[in-house]
Amino acid sequence: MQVLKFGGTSVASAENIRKSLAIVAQAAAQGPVVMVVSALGGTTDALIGVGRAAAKGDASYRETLSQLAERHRVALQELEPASEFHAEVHQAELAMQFDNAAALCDGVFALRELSTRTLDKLMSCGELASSLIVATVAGYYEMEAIWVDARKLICTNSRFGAAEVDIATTKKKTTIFKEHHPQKVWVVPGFIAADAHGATTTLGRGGSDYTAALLAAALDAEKLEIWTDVSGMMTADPRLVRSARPIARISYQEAMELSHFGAKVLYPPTIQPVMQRGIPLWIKNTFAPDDYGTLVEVAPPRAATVVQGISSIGNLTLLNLEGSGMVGIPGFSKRLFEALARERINVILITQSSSEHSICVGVNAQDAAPAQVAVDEEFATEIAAGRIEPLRPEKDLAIVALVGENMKDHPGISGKLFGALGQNGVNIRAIAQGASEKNISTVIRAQDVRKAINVLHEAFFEATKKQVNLFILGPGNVGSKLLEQLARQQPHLLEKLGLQVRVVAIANSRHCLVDENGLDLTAWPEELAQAPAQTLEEFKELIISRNLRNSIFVDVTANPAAAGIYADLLAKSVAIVACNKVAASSDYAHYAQLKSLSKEFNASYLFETNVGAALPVIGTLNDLTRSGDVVRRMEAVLSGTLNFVFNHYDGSRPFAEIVRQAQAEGYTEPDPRLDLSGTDVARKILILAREAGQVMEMSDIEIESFLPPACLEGNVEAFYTQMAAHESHFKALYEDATVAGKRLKFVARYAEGRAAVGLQQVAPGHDLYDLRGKDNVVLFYTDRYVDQPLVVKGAGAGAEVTASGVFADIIRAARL
Ligand SMILES: NC(=O)C1=CN([C@@H]2O[C@H](COP(=O)(O)OP(=O)(O)OC[C@H]3O[C@@H](n4cnc5c(N)ncnc54)[C@H](O)[C@@H]3O)[C@@H](O)[C@H]2O)C=CC1
Ligand SMILES: N[C@@H](CC=O)C(=O)O
Repeated sequence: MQVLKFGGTSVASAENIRKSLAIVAQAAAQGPVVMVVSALGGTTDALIGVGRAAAKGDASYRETLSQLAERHRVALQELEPASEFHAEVHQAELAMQFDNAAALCDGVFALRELSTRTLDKLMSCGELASSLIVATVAGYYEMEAIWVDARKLICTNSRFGAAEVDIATTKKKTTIFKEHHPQKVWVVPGFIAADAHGATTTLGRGGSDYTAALLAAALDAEKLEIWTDVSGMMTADPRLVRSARPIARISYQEAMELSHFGAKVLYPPTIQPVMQRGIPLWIKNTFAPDDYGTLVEVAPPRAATVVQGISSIGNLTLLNLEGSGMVGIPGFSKRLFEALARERINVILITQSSSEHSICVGVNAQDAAPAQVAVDEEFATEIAAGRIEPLRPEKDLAIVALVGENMKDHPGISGKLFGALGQNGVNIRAIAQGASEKNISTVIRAQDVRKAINVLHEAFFEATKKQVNLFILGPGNVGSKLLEQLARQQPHLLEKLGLQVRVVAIANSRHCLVDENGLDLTAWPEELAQAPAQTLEEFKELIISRNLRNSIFVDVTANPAAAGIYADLLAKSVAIVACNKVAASSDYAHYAQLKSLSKEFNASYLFETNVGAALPVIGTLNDLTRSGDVVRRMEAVLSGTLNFVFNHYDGSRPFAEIVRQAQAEGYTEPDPRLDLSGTDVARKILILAREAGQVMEMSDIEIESFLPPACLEGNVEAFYTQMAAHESHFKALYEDATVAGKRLKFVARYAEGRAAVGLQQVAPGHDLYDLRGKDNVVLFYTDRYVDQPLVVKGAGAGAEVTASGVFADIIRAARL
């Protein structure tokens, strides 16, 4: 005997019923089949709605019922044309189900009362109608089929709404029925049963799976197949995790854990009856019958992954019973659970700290209010005496659980779980793990569920892939190059580093372009110009509210306001990658706050390009200090612009023209006065000194400007005009140096807590003398590099190299 159950979607339309019957016909060729069917998709909800409307005195139930009747009539007519011999009789039998439902609802309408008993009877109409259609049509598939009323086989108590099954009587009735009904195919309505008095009961929502499992157990079936609209039990809810995949083989216990925690393909009580008898349970897809599906069995082969699946259950409230009066006194938990049990409140999760100071239980949100009343009443005396606190409910929570038998005795699973969630700013409110180690449950905020499940799915199932979500602000010179590089490198990043880097948003000071699935990086300039307007504050809110895993804010502006949003983002575990130097050179307190937020919330704050563009200057300095070295002195040329200008200026072309060239080639700051005034170099040496461990402010850096003061009065155009007017000043600087056989370099120096920047004549043979083009150089003198400095040298400015430095920081942040 084989038992095949078809869910609501598998029988939702005439076409789907045909597909289901084709599957049954194939199975029937192998041996007898019990075909259990759910109601046509959506019918049960509609019937509940109808009953409730009638109870409220809303006469619209009549119209809804006649629409339901019509939907069923049309389905039967499509499957069995009116010209067929018994078609009229079959349609009349079907119509009778809805006439009965209408009569029931009329009664409910008159009395304005809908009892659970009446509702069970009303809901049964859905499965009765669907099974009648299927049984009628089965004959056309050359199957010897009969319709079997489940109420004659499955016996329950009289707890209407969710009756408990009398397994022994069910087995007896089913066995006897089988002796008298040798037909090859039984078509049985799922979900419904009857009590000892013959009154219709139901087995709980999703109960058709349970009907099938009960019959499989009663008939000692060789297998149970649950036919649904997905190809098996998945590693995670596919609506939340795109890369979720079916689990090929799984144990009964694992399937039970997963189904309890939201894997909706299986109604949790289904597993018990088949597990007891070791009957293999398949979950298969009616719409892709050749897919393997999931086989639930006693001893599946050891899975390749330690975790079999990740599940979640929403709508959770935590109830925290807390107080010093509980410590060491037996009986508190007993009283707590008894108080909840009296109200028939199901406890989903329990945790107790070893200090015995608090017990925390998770319940369905709708049970929270009655639970609070019941528990506060139970402990009224202790609460009045101040020995325990009144019950504290915490709402809007969810459970996310890892499930897998291989987790047992496998160290590091919880560590990985906590690490992955922590890195993404998902706070864990409570944890539960039984000694069986098959399930590790975490309670988190409901709004973090999607992110949490995706993060965990990546951590446990996609060792080869990690999704990274970028929010890019300020696609100017550097930003546009960065986007070009990202577009080019995306396939390489996925293949070589397992990083799926997606640009989710690009914003400039006017518009913001967003696509949560990743923007098309070839069309962004045109699309951004058309995109809606957005403020910086809104951009920050967008990043926070999207709550995507591995989010990185990339600041490629020079804007102080942009630097002002880092702290809020870090506090939400959003990593920051910035070539904008404003934050790292702002007040020391702000710089230190960002560093500490980065540590506290496990989110990178990286700004390697702040000094020397893509040169590994900050990284080298960090390596030195982290390994215990002490930086005593630094000497450096840190301005690509000034090095370019003094390397090219020989009096043959005006000084201002060469500065313009440096700007055109993308070496200067958006405001070139920052470079020429020495301010940009001062920011850089300040950042290096801070990274070396010094507490310094910008005002501590001595800036010796070589510009005539008039050049810094007015706007950028006035700056160029004034430089042209002071050409003789620049020429004199050049000639003085040349006469002395030296070169002009704008040098930054740091020693023993003091720093200064200024123009110097550098003699041949000096480490700073031979510095070409827009190059930078940094000499580190440390306790380990005493006489010969550690030297970092190379191109120190330019959009392309800076973008590649930002890119490298993104990869660093992503791989953390
Ligand atoms: N060019 C270089 O060699 C290097 C540059 N950097 C830094 O890179 C940053 C960017 O430089 P560039 O790309 O040359 O400048 P840019 O002026 O070409 O680009 C900056 C972009 O930011 C946008 N922006 C400004 N304020 C904004 C706001 N509030 N919201 C959104 N967008 C805003 C601007 O519209 C512009 O598109 C600067 O902070 C600079 O210090 C760092 C190292 C080297
Ligand atoms: N304007 C800067 C570029 C990067 O910081 C420079 O010229 O060095």
